[in-house]
Amino acid sequence: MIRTENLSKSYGDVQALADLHLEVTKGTVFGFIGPNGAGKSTTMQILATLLKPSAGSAYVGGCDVVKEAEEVRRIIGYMPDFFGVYDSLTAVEYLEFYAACYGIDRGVRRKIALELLELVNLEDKRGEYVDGLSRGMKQRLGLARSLVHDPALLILDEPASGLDPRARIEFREVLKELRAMGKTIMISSHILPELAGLCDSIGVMEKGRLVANGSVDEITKQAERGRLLEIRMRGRDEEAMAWLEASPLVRRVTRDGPRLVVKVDGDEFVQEELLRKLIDQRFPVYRFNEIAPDIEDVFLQVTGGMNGGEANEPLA
Ligand SMILES: Nc1ncnc2c1ncn2[C@@H]1O[C@H](COP(=O)(O)OP(=O)(O)OP(=O)(O)O)[C@@H](O)[C@H]1O
Repeated sequence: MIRTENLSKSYGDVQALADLHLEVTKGTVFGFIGPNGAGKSTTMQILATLLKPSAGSAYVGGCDVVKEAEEVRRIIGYMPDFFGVYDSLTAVEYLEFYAACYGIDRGVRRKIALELLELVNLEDKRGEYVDGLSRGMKQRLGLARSLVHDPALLILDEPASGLDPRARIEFREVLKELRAMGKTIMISSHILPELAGLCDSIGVMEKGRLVANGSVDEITKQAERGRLLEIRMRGRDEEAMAWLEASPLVRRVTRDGPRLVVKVDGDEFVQEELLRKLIDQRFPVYRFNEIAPDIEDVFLQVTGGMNGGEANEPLA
C-alpha cells in the first residue's frame, strides 16, 4: 500500500529524511516511532501529497505521490498532528462540511456523517458545538473527518499526543475497529508502548533514517543481545545498585519500583557468576530472574546506537 525508495527531504541545511526505504502492506497497521524531529511528520506529509520530496520516490496504492497526487488523495485519509476545527459548527455539521469538500452528494452527506459519528463513539454529541468537545473527542472527530471519503489508507500523525490515558484507550479502540474493517493504517508516535499492541509492524526513525523495521517481535529480537534480569532485595538497594553499576558483568542498572532491572552481557554463566557474587557480598537477594525486555527498553536500545554513543546503549 505504501512504498518509498530513497526518499529524501532537506529543509535548507537540515536533512529531515535520508534515503528512506519503507514498505507497508495493505490491511496492516504500521507504527512509525521516533523522537521529536526524527522525520516522521515529514514522511507522512510527503505521502499525503502536502510536501514534495527533495529526492527519491513514494507510492501509495501504486500511485506516485508527486505525479499522481489526485489519485493518492482519494486513497488516503490524513490526520495531521495539529488541526483546527470550526468552532461554530456542530459535530455533525463539521463532518457534513468535509464530506462536501470531498464532493460527496448532498443527499448522502448526513448519513455518512452520522455513521462516522457512531464509529468514533460520538453519536450522542452530534448536535454539540465542536468547540465544547473535550480534546479526546476532538481527536476522534478529526479521525472521523479523515474518513469521510472512505479512504483505504489512514495516515495519522501523533493522534494520541496530549490525550489522557482514558482518551488514549478510547482512540485505540476506534483504531482497532478500523483495522478490523480492513483499513491500512500508518500511525506515528514518540511513545512506543502506545503502539506496540496495535501494530503489525513498526519502523523506528532516528535523525531522518530508519534504524529498525519489522514486526514487534523482530525488533525485540534485534535488541535482545544480552539479558535483562530482575533482582529484588530485602534492603541495601542503593548499595547494591552502586555495586552492580561498577561490576564488569553489568551493562546497565535501573530501578523500577521495588526491583532493580539489570542488563547483563552474556549467557547463563554470566548470570550465575553475578548471582554468586551478590551472595558473596551478602546482599539480601530474594528474587533473581530473567525477564523479557519491554518495548520501551527495546526502543532505547535500537535508537541508542545512532547517537554516537556505544551501540545498544540507552540514551537516557
Ligand atoms: N518547515 C520546516 N522548515 C525547516 N525545518 C523543518 C521543517 N519541518 C521540519 N523540519 C526539520 O526536519 C526535521 C524532521 O522533522 P519532522 O517534523 O519530520 O520530525 P518528526 O519526527 O515528525 O518530529 P515531531 O514528532 O516533533 O513532529 C527536524 O529537524 C525539523 O526541525
